Amino acid sequence: MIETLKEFTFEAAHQLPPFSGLHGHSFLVQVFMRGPADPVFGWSHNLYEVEKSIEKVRLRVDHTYLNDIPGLENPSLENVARWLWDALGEEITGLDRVVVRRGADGQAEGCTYSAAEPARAH
Ligand SMILES: Nc1nc2c(c(=O)[nH]1)N=C([C@H](O)[C@H](O)COP(=O)(O)OP(=O)(O)OP(=O)(O)O)CN2
Ligand SMILES: [Zn+2]
Repeated sequence: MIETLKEFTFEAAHQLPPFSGLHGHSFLVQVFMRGPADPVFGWSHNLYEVEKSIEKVRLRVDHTYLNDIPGLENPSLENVARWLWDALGEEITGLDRVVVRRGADGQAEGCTYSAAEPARAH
């Protein structure tokens, strides 16, 4: 079994009343996938294919107001992670977990969303 990682970033605005008013973040997302190793290349996921899948999802949130996106009316870190999990899971076989971070190194905050059950197998 191999675990593969791909990161991406997106910029977005949100608010979370009553805790925070309108403001923006640079989000860092780490996507972890697991699967059996290809006998020739040794990988579980071809990153060329993964990048295409991730870009489709990234474009749905980049430079948006997250509260306007169906399912993200309350865009806490946790709800963003779950939304990304659902969207990425439609595209990527063997999705294992999604980590979402915001804030500078040393001050970042974030969360991890993973399946309650073993990784999806399409
Ligand atoms: N577990 C979580 N707790 C809280 C969250 C969350 O997403 N997950 N969010 C909030 C509020 O949005 C809170 O006001 C955080 O605001 P935000 O600007 O997003 O983050 P910071 O307060 O750290 O602001 P900086 O701009 O990064 O200084 C509360 N709890
Ligand atoms: Zn915020």
